[in-house]
Amino acid sequence: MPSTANQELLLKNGRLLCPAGGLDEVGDLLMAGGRIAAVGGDINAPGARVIDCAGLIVAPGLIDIHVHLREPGQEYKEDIASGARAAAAGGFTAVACMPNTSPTNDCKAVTELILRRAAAAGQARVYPIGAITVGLGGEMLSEMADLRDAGCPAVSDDGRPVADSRLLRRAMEYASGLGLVVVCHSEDMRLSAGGAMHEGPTATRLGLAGIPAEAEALAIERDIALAALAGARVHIAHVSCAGSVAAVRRAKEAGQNVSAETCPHYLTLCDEDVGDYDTHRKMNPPLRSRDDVAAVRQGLADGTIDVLATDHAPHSSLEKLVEFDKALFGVTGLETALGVGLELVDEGALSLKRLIEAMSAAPARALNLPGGALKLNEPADVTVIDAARPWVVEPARMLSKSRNTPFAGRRLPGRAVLTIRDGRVIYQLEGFAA
Ligand SMILES: NC(=O)N[C@@H](CC(=O)O)C(=O)O
Ligand SMILES: [Zn+2]
Ligand SMILES: [Zn+2]
Repeated sequence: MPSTANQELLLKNGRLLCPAGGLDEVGDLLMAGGRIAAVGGDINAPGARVIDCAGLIVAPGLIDIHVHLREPGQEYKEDIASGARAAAAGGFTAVACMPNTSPTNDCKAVTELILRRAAAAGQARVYPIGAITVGLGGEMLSEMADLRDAGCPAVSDDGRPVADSRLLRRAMEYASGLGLVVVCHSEDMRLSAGGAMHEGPTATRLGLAGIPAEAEALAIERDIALAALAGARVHIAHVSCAGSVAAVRRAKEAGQNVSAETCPHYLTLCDEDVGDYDTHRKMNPPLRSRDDVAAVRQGLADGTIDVLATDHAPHSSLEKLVEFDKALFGVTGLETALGVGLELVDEGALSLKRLIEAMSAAPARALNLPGGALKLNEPADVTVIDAARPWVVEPARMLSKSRNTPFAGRRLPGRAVLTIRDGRVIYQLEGFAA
């Protein structure tokens, strides 16, 4: 039975897991009027729709602060509705989308269009990230005050760095004054130029030009130094290597207000997994060495890397089923991230609590977004997870318009079975009896 925001929803006997609120106990959760009406203990609510959550995890709605929804301009890869639906299927109740669309989200009109489409879709919430520079051109600053007023929580030129350090410093100063977080795609474009995968023995064997890890780590050092100079709050996108983890760690130890994210593929795949020129394993930054994977895992586990984000970057087969060095960079992630995270938990690389935190409270904190906790009277964004419901990733069955997942054929240990936004079910797994 489809539920409406008006109907009360009662989740019975789930494991209520809210790292932000220090909550981890078996009990009930009641949603009414789109808000969380009661948390914990044995709740009785006559007339409410009751869902048995025994054996399941009831977590704050997951938040993905790094996705590419491709609308406006590249709707053949993804659009806001399909992306927001794929997000809900992955357990996400909110996503933040990058501005590298066509036209770029560098002005109020585009931000408003995104918000309108997202509202019409009624799936996961969508927070548009505005551009730092006009058209991502790296030359002229966007109207950040307009972008903020229109609803952007952050700015980024993701897809490329702001190469001009003086301009980036100015951008950070403006953003800081406006309360906008600057999300850095940190890359030394001179050092990475021409590269198709991580620089190392595998690239040599495949005869592909390499991207050294230093192209990322050095750029992160610069971005962190500029943020200190500007007194700005920055978030480092897609950390993939040991040197980057070390740079973020040093900044945090020095007391700097910086956050960072990594993605499921950097935690579970390495450059060797490019195998025989598999373009579904081509993304920027690239899959790194085994040692880098270990360092990134450690960084996420100990909190140096705050957030697990997907960098969901859909591309069509036209752009992927081509020679490796001609293929576009990017892989999808919304529908597999939680499952891959649960795999890391099963392996002992991460606690379940830390995984949920890295996918809810931490991303909310990084971009100053609401949500991320099971809190009384707050909007009822909740994800119900079955950590022991194995499934095999089948690209053809995904809700995203694109099929470029690096995890095709992988058996994952669990998934979201129910995604609830504003007290309304936006996704229910087929076969999950509720
Ligand atoms: N990560 C990628 O490989 N690609 C992203 C751009 C980006 O995140 O830098 C894309 O927009 O396709
Ligand atoms: Zn990027
Ligand atoms: Zn990206």
